[in-house]
Amino acid sequence: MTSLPPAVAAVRLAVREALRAAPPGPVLVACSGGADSLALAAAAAFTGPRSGRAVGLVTVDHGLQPGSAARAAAVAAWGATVGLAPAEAVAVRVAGRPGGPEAAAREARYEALVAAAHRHGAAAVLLGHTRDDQAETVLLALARGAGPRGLAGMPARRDLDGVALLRPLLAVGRADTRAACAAEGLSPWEDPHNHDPGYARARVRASALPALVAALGPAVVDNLARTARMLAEDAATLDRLAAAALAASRDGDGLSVPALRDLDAAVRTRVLHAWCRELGAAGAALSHRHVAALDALVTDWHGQGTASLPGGLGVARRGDALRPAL
Ligand SMILES: Nc1ncnc2c1ncn2[C@@H]1O[C@H](COP(=O)(O)OP(=O)(O)OP(=O)(O)O)[C@@H](O)[C@H]1O
Repeated sequence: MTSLPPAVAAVRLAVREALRAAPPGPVLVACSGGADSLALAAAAAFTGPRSGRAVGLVTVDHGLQPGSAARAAAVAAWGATVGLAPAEAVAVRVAGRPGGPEAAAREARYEALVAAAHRHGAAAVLLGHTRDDQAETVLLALARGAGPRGLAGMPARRDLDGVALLRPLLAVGRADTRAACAAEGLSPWEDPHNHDPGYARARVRASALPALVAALGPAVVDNLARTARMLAEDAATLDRLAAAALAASRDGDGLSVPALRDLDAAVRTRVLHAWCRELGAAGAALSHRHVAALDALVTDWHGQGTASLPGGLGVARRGDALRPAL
């Protein structure tokens, strides 16, 4: 009997653990046909039935490259041959959405994945992000000066419209997903965007991370991913403290300045951030500078005017409270 290649075993083990922790019911694998999600889908096809789970596959055709529909159909057809059911290709329309093409494609993709989960009664969707993707995310976050939430990288679980988005492979290296595909005779599709130097992530993947590994050793990738895990726990704790402090600071439609002043800066800035989101400021546009201007209304008050927020919103100090300035 030939023994199981270690990469295949590593991917299967990670998937088995994720399925054990997943909400009950069928799950879907989001498969682009790339090495990561192909190895993930193959492992789920093997592990699902042994874990008492129905597992299906969804592949999204963004319609952005010639031949994408045929490729999506081929991925779905492969899924059916390995016993994934349903195994479907879903076409989405990316044009006409706000933001850059990458963000628009991502938004359309997640909408389609969640809709597929609702359609098939699946409580969870598995995504193929690996430890290398996580390390790249942390490096990109460091480079833009992100706080702990950004440095926490991608969460192993995020709930979107009642569907758990799970990332079972965050502790598995990309070399393993490639080796697993090779060992199982699978031919992954190479997304040209992954090598397009127009994308910051592609440049990190091609140059920045390899340079760090060359200078500091291969443990760098694992270490960056570990930093993300540790910060995810810290950020979750701070978010919980901030939620309680926000509730305790409320004063009508505003926030009480004396209550805010008593908070530690790390909690206060999170309270202000969460309140800005509540007022309608879009998360992507809300920066450190916006929150710092609100914070100054509390900690460095000298009669300054309204602090402006994205989307034409504003906050002003009125006596001992911060109020939305309409
Ligand atoms: N077109 C798609 N259809 C279905 N799922 C997708 C699609 N594109 C990405 N995904 C899901 O999102 C994950 C991350 O995709 P992304 O393109 O960011 O990374 P990647 O490293 O290129 O992954 P992969 O090698 O699996 O394509 C994929 O592993 C997959 O689970």
